[in-house]
Amino acid sequence: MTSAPRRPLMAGNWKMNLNHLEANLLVQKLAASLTEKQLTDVETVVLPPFTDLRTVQTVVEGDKLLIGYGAQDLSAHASGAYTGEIAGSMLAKLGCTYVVIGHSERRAYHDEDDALVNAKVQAALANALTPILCVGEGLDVREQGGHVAHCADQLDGALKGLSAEQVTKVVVAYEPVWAIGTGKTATPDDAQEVCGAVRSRLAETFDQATADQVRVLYGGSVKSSNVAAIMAQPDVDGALVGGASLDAEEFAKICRFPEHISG
Ligand SMILES: O=C(CO)COP(=O)(O)O
Repeated sequence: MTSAPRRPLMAGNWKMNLNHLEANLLVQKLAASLTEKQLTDVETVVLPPFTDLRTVQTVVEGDKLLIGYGAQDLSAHASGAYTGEIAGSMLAKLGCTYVVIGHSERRAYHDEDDALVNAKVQAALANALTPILCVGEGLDVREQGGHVAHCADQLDGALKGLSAEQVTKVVVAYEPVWAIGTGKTATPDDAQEVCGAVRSRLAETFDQATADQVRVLYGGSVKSSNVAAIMAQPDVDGALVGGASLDAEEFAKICRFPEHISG
């Protein structure tokens, strides 16, 4: 049995940029730059700061935009005395469908380890949110040739205890730390090597049918000028875009990548 083709996913991680007024404008501009067919062919998602989510919900629902949205993090806890944290149920109530988990910036600046990432993946799934689980190696690991093993370890840690059925609901993003915000993109072959290895690991740990359903994204200095070559790789199903997603026209161009491929 062959599984259905994986729908490409372009997700814009705004990081700590854009207030709610700017968010409103960007989402409207983005929607106006893409046709219904383009938004159907390529799933288009924005990941704004928490404080923008209610505004994004209002514009998306009010104008019936075919744009998804989600958060950049969530709490591992369901509710309670966790000052400053945001629960998955709160995100779901705002219409979020995605949540980034284990981004390298959270691992580096907030000491998030694989156990916490695993707990957050479980919290997301418990609230019917699709985790965009980030894995990726730093430059030192890459230079020593340990990138595939490093990403496989992060994947194992993050998915511990999950059933194959739960894993089909996860999106994995390979984001080499050395390519984030540096303008230094991984080559399409580099991206394929790790995205392919992620899929193989999923097949080993779960089964091939599960691995074939999981979307694997590449992230790290993706732009409209390099997206087509990266998307041409067999195991790359989309991109997690940082800086370039802050410009509506540039992000729309990235989402229109099939046009660049067909010329
Ligand atoms: O971290 C990223 C997306 O999550 C990538 O950021 P850049 O696209 O700015 O390199």
